[in-house]
Amino acid sequence: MTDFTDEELTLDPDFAARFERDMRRPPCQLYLISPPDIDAGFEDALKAAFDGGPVAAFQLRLKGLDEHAIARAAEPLQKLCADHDCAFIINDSMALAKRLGADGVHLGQGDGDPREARALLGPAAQIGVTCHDSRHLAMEAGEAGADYVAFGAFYPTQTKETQHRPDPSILSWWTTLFGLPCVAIGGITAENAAPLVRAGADFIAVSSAVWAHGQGAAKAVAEFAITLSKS
Ligand SMILES: Cc1ncc(COP(=O)(O)OP(=O)(O)O)c(N)n1
Ligand SMILES: Cc1nc(C(=O)O)sc1CCOP(=O)(O)O
Ligand SMILES: [Mg+2]
Repeated sequence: MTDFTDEELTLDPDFAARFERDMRRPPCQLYLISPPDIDAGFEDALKAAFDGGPVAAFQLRLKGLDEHAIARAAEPLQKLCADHDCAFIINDSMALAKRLGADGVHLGQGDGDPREARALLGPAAQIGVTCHDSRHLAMEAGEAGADYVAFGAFYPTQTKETQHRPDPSILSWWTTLFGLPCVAIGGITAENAAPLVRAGADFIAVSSAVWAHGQGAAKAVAEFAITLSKS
């Protein structure tokens, strides 16, 4: 029988912690964010995205439109999401999420209190909160009853002006200590997502890498599916 040294028989503590965490958490999933403005063709792009592979959640994030216009745009997209077993999340407005019967709302730090959203939307609603690069904001969001916390922007992005650049280790810290899911966002592509998945992201939130992919949204989602399964 082979003799192993003590060193060879000792499990790398980082590996052990990661293994233990990964056994407790489902695999990382894809969370799509809409482009900031859309046209009539967007419904086909979303259909294509669903054809490409699994999409756990879709956030309607239309900036600069009033709530009536967003509600009109939402209707076919919400139905498409329901048909594909994909959570339909409204950005910014708990009132609009309520009006549409959305599956949830994403709140930035200036978009309202998660407790108020919970009271308005009920226990089944998915309430997400932007936490930038802040452990403190994430713990506050968890205490306020959020269903997920979002960290970002991990990479440079043209989609939104951002002031924060967390290190991926914030995802490992969070997932080691807390059961609440965490989302990684900001400039994520199928090529740069792996370190965030390995660090513990429960969801990768993506906009331009899918909608502006040169070969279309189906190909983009298929590439993410490969990255997520391999990381
Ligand atoms: C999943 C997810 N994470 C972060 C954000 C950003 O929210 P916020 O800081 O409120 O900025 P806007 O998106 O409203 O410009 C998000 N929308 N989704
Ligand atoms: C909506 C949003 N929020 C961010 C944050 O850091 O909170 S970054 C971002 C943009 C995400 O789009 P893309 O995948 O195109 O970079
Ligand atoms: Mg917001």
